[in-house]
Amino acid sequence: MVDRPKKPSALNPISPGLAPQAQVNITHSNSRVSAVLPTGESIEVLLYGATIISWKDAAGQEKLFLSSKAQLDGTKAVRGGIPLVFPVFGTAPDHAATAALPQHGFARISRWEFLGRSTSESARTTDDGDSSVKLDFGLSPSNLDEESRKKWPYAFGLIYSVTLGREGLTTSMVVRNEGESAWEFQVLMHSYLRVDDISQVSISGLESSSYVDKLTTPISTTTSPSSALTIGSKTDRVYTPAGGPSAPVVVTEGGAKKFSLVRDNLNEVVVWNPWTDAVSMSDFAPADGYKNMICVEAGAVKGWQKLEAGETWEGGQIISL
Ligand SMILES: O=P(O)(O)OC[C@H]1O[C@H](O)[C@H](O)[C@@H](O)[C@@H]1O
Repeated sequence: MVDRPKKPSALNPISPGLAPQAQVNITHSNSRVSAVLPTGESIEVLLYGATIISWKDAAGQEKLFLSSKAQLDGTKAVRGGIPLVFPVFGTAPDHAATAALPQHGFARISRWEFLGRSTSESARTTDDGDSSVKLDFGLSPSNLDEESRKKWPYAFGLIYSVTLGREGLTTSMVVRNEGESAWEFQVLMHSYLRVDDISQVSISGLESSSYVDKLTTPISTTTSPSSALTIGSKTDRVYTPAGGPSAPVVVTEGGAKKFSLVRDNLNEVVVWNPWTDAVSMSDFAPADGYKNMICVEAGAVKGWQKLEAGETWEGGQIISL
């Protein structure tokens, strides 16, 4: 069990006479947690991977892309939503401690614990009730299968917090070294943002920035132009935005702002779209679904974050609408 700083309140505390509260429900035989604000915004989180599989605005419009062939039964990492990458981004054959782990590590393929909701940080209004709700999830070695524990035998505790607000979604991770010696990790929030038409999308905030292009042979590092990024073919890049984490990365569609992403302690932004290669992915559907998504992934994936015994690291992102 992961230690947590703030104890959760009951799922749906009854407070007669108060403004309406966010509703939190555990469904699908205790395998999913959903939350709805009184104003209608909602999220759904699979305990498998603590993967956010749906995020809707007050009008019920879905903000995340989820493949219609995504496996939601805990047999495979989810293709869509926001899977979590930890403790390795991709694979790292040259990094002995993580070399044996599967692509993107074990966080997205392990079942997390739901630690509860907390309302302490919810801003409230007197008229239409809770304006946010925070759900906490925990992962520690006791939640891993034996194979993952063997491959990465370190004492760790993760607390992943998902805060649904009226204007956006905040996801943050606390990583703690619970052991006696140092270890290293990478972490990333692999957001599949839903768009209507990728040909109308441009991404700003990545201009004049160093990026690693994972599609060149060998992989190359270069500097992006001073114009916004558009996507017209398969793309897989790891940017270190020149403006730093607090400068927003903005996804615009047809000239209108769709998403604005700011980061805390996550220095890199991965931009990924498989384009027509999506047809060769068994869990990607529809085949032209790549036109309706762009992965903009906030992470700490260049080099390694080192945690000494007892140390804690924290990072996160805010995706605003
Ligand atoms: O297919 P997955 O293991 O889910 O990975 C999907 C993608 O994740 C990231 O965006 C990486 O940069 C890509 O190289 C990878 O293809």
